[in-house]
Amino acid sequence: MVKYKRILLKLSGESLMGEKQYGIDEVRLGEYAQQIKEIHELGVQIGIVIGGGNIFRGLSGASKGFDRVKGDQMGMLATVINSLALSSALGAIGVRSKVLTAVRMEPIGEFYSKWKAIDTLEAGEVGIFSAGTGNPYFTTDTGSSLRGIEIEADVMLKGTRVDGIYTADPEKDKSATKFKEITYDEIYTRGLKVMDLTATTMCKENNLPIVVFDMDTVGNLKKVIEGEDIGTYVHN
Ligand SMILES: Nc1ncnc2c1ncn2[C@@H]1O[C@H](COP(=O)(O)OP(=O)(O)OP(=O)(O)O)[C@@H](O)[C@H]1O
Ligand SMILES: O=c1ccn([C@@H]2O[C@H](COP(=O)(O)O)[C@@H](O)[C@H]2O)c(=O)[nH]1
Repeated sequence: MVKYKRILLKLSGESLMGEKQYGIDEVRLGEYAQQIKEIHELGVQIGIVIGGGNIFRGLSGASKGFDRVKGDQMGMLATVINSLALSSALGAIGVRSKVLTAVRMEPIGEFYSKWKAIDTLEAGEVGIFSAGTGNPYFTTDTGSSLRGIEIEADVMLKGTRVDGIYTADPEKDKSATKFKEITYDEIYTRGLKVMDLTATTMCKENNLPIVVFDMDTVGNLKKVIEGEDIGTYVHN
């Protein structure tokens, strides 16, 4: 039995580096594809947004003297590269997928629309929604919340390298403790930084629950889909 029939899965670009310092680790990419295949076989409709932090982030570019808007455009293109890599890895194990882009760039991907996205999912293909929102000054977390709301997903799954939301960043504060569940409002009041606030607000205002979980442990995605209590559940 699956708990969620249609999901928006956010994958971290940074996690795609695996043990590397930059770019795409083929082992990690293959593991992600395999985990996606597992839930695809359960009949789950899967939309995916993948970050670009393993290649380029506009904000860090700006701190090195890049124009912010051009840097953000470079970041959005980085997400397209990751999306193509994931689509290729899925194809290699027999899962059909379609890359849609928020910025026109046929034939690399078809231009995104809500209806094309839903048609893709209903046809049994995995939809990979790339180039974020298509606009600078946003992140792929916000792109995920936007796409999740548009495709009327049951949940947004933020698959990351930490296993949930903590009282403080667990990579910096070893005494931090994990929430099993938390409200959007508590994320604001406690100033938690696991996701950007624009994304959190969009999910709150449109009642899209979020599960933050560790995607880097193989098998976890299926556990979340089957309703196992791992990660942190965010709700109103
Ligand atoms: N309170 C908190 N609870 C959990 N994680 C937190 C918290 N505060 C900060 N973090 C950090 O949030 C980060 C989330 O990781 P993730 O790789 O998904 O970020 P991202 O910026 O969305 O990735 P990318 O841009 O590469 O897609 C982790 O590095 C984690 O250490
Ligand atoms: O809507 C968007 C989404 C992303 N960007 C730029 O891309 C990079 C990579 O995305 P991450 O979410 O950080 O992984 C981001 O830093 C932005 O520079 C964007 O401009 N608009």
